[in-house]
Formats: sequence, C-alpha cells, structure tokens
Amino acid sequence: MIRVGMGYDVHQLVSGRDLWMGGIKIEHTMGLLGHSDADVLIHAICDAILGAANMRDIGFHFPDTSSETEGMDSKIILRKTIELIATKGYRLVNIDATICAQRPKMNPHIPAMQQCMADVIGTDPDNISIKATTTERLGFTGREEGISAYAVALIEK
Ligand SMILES: Nc1ccn([C@@H]2O[C@H](COP(=O)(O)O)[C@@H](O)[C@H]2O)c(=O)n1
Ligand SMILES: C[C@@]1(CO)OP(=O)(O)OP(=O)(O)OC[C@H]1O
Repeated sequence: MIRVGMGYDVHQLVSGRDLWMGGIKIEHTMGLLGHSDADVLIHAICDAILGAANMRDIGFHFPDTSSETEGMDSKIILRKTIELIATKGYRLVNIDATICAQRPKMNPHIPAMQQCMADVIGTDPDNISIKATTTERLGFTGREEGISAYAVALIEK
C-alpha cells in the first residue's frame, strides 16, 4: 500500500539565531526563531510523513511546551518520525519539498541537505528532492520576515 501526505511550516527570521535548514547550518545574517532549532524544512517534511501515515503532526508528538524539545536538533525529530511510521509498518519512499526564502540562496546547500537527511532517514539522497524559490519580494517571505517550506511525502508498506 502507498500513501501520500503534505506538510507546511513557517518560522520567523530574527537576528541572533543560527539558520538551520534541512539539517545543516547555513551562514546568514539572521536565523529562524522557534522552540526547537526551527528547521522549517525538516518540520514540513515530518508533517508530510506523519500526514501520510495519518499520525497527527509534529506538534502532537513533540510539543512546543515541553522542556525536552527546547532547542532540539530537528534531525532527532526526523529520525523519531521515521520510527513512528515504522510502528505502523510504513517506510518512506520519497520526499519533494520547496523552501520559500528571499535569501539566502539555498541552491549551493541542497546536496548537503539531501545527504544529511538521507543519512538520518536511512535512504538514498535521490529520494529527497529539495527546491527553493523566492516569493519575488512579496509577502512575509519576500520581506524577509520569515521562511516557509512545503513538503510532500510518499510512504509504503
Ligand atoms: N532562497 C532561494 C530562492 C531561490 N533559489 C533558486 O533561484 C531560482 C530562481 O528563484 P525565483 O524565486 O526567481 O524562482 C530558483 O528556481 C532556485 O533555483 C535559491 O537557490 N534560493
Ligand atoms: C518542533 C516544535 C517542538 O520543539 O517546536 P518549534 O521549533 O517551535 O516548531 P513548530 O514547527 O512551530 O512546531 C512543532 C513544535 O512542537
């Protein structure tokens, strides 16, 4: 059986925080604000994977009110998400995701993100597609107030 899920997440850009994206730290003048490391791409991907398995969302499994998730590396959330769907007999087939960010350029970092998340998931980097777009200076992403990410995941058992 194959099932599909989608995920979406937004985090605010602020100064004084590191910018984590797809499991790697990217040099930038600002970073994303959140209870965890605020890796918006991993969060959207986890919601897509959980949605495909009909297993709620990351806020349900990893509450932002918990001291355990404070400052948490989102790669841990990704690994636990894969473990969660495995309890229902599912494994990831592939992911397709889009980051909406006016800056910085994501393209140079995409191979490293693919390799990093593939290592965490235990899959081939070819199963993890990541794309990026500006929003042509429009909206909150265009004004560099935040970064959003969309993801679609296919799972099978
Ligand atoms: N943060 C970003 C945004 C975009 N890219 C790459 O640039 C291309 C053109 O962006 P548009 O918003 O004008 O479509 C886009 O297709 C990406 O390849 C990027 O690397 N980082
Ligand atoms: C990841 C969690 C948990 O630390 O917190 P945030 O980093 O704030 O991220 P968000 O995408 O808002 O929601 C999920 C949260 O429960």
